Amino acid sequence: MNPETVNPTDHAEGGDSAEDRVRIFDTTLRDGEQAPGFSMDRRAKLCMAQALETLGVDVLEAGFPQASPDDFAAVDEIARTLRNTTVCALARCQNGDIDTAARALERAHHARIHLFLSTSPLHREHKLGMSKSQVLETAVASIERARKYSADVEFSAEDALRTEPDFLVEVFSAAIAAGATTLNAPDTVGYTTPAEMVELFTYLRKHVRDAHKAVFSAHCHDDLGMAVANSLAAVSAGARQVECTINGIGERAGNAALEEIVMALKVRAPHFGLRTNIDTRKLYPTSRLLTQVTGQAVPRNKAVVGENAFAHESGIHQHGMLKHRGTYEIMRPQDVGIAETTLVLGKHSGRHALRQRLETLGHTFDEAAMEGIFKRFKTLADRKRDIRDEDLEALALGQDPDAIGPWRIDQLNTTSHLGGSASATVKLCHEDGREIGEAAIGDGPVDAVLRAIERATGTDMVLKRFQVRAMSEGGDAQGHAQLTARHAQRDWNGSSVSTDIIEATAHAALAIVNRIERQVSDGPGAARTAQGVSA
Ligand SMILES: CC(=O)SCCNC(=O)CCNC(=O)[C@H](O)C(C)(C)COP(=O)(O)OP(=O)(O)OC[C@H]1O[C@@H](n2cnc3c(N)ncnc32)[C@H](O)[C@@H]1OP(=O)(O)O
Ligand SMILES: CC(C)C(=O)C(=O)O
Ligand SMILES: [Mg+2]
Repeated sequence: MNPETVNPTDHAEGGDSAEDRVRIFDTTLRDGEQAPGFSMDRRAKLCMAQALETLGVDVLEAGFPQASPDDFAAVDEIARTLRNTTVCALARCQNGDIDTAARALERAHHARIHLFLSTSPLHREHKLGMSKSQVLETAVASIERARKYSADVEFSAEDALRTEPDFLVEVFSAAIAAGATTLNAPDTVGYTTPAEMVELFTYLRKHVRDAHKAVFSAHCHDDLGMAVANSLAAVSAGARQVECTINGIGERAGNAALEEIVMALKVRAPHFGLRTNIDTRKLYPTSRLLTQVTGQAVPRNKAVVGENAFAHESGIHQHGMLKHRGTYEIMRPQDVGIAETTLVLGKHSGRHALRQRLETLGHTFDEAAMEGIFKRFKTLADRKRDIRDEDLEALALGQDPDAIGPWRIDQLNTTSHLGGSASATVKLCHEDGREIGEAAIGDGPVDAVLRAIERATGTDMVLKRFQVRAMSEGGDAQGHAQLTARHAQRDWNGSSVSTDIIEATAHAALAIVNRIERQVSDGPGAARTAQGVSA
């Protein structure tokens, strides 16, 4: 670390005017990781840190080195690895914390020490047992100590939004005089409204002594669902750094979601007149990576990166989208790294989207035939949540998509050995009267069952995707098995539900075999029949 560097946060800024750029301070690996269920080990943190640097975050808060040896090692490793992003470590206003943070950042290319101390009456009295003057003195002494290690020091007045504004001005003025280069006013408990945010940041920028020497920052929590709105309000009142996390993870209800802030600034650029350094096409991949390393999925309806963010099921919207995508989308999926908009077929869909999908699958119908298919489609969609391409093909070919057979399972046994292979035996019955028993061994019981079914039915399948999801909690939870397998140069899907996940997997695999067999026996002829009614 170099304590002499001037304006270290802006090391990558070149000739840019700081005025129209909002710095993105990512705290996924500190505040995000702090929440129950989101702990990340060193490897996961390093992997995320590299993705965040590629995303283009300006500052990356890598951890709280005093918290644990692993957190220290993670900050150290990230600091050594990242080249362009400023790596930041959190520290209480205590000498031990500051020295530890500085040690963890020793090998950073660009380093920031982030100090925090509560300033609100509630925290002063009940948590810290400190008077106003003790808070002031402690903050100043700590900033001065941190400045000996780094020219880039951020000071956060914890619970700033519940602090007396004149005291906050006093603390921030003293913090600038002591050498702090970024001043953060966190809404630690997510209590504030956007209007209050504007009021406070305007007040601070007007009254803090030498305010121009520091960057003002917002750090908002989502307890009342206003973290993003509050961050944007702060920015509109002059904050030029926002602290946020991927997918909005963080303490309690989380922090402001990075992807939402960045896309709001981009999509509404004429309104805000501000920009960030983020490569927005990396937002979705980074969000996905986080869900993988933490095992915590985002809700389908999550803004920007949720599965439904660019998916449309309702007929009226699908019709609008087919005419002009601007009717129901305010940003392009590609701009956030999602391949394309999807028109999901379900019980809310209409004829336009159904016809379009069928045409993509190679089936063209005249109006009268389409009416019949549409009726059957609606009946099916009332029963089934996911309508897949195979279901549509079955409808197009005049088959019953829910038909079972020709194969069914009569017997199924599996055995597995700890650390060894597994074996499966199946007995399958065909509607033509055949009864076939087969056995196979595999890497695990699922693999063994799939091999046994392949042998018994004589159908080659290359497994491409296998997912088992619990549909409820507890020992008797239903498992939903979903398989995708490759056969004859196309993908086939099968799914099934059972309290026994091996059984669910076997039924899902057999559903694929049955679909393939039905398609082969009815396929070309039926396809011709279906095409035959087209205009
Ligand atoms: C708003 C935020 O997100 S703040 C960051 C919160 N993150 C974390 O707490 C995660 C990491 N924390 C930890 O691993 C542990 O809390 C540690 C290692 C830092 C400290 O552990 P312990 O020494 O056992 O203290 P403990 O956590 O029980 O209590 C906090 C202590 O820090 C003090 N403290 C709290 N904030 C500050 C601060 N900003 N500056 C100085 N002291 C502080 C408290 O008064 C209390 O002091 P005491 O031990 O003298 O009573
Ligand atoms: C450490 C500070 C910035 C914090 O996380 C908060 O106040 O929410
Ligand atoms: Mg926080």
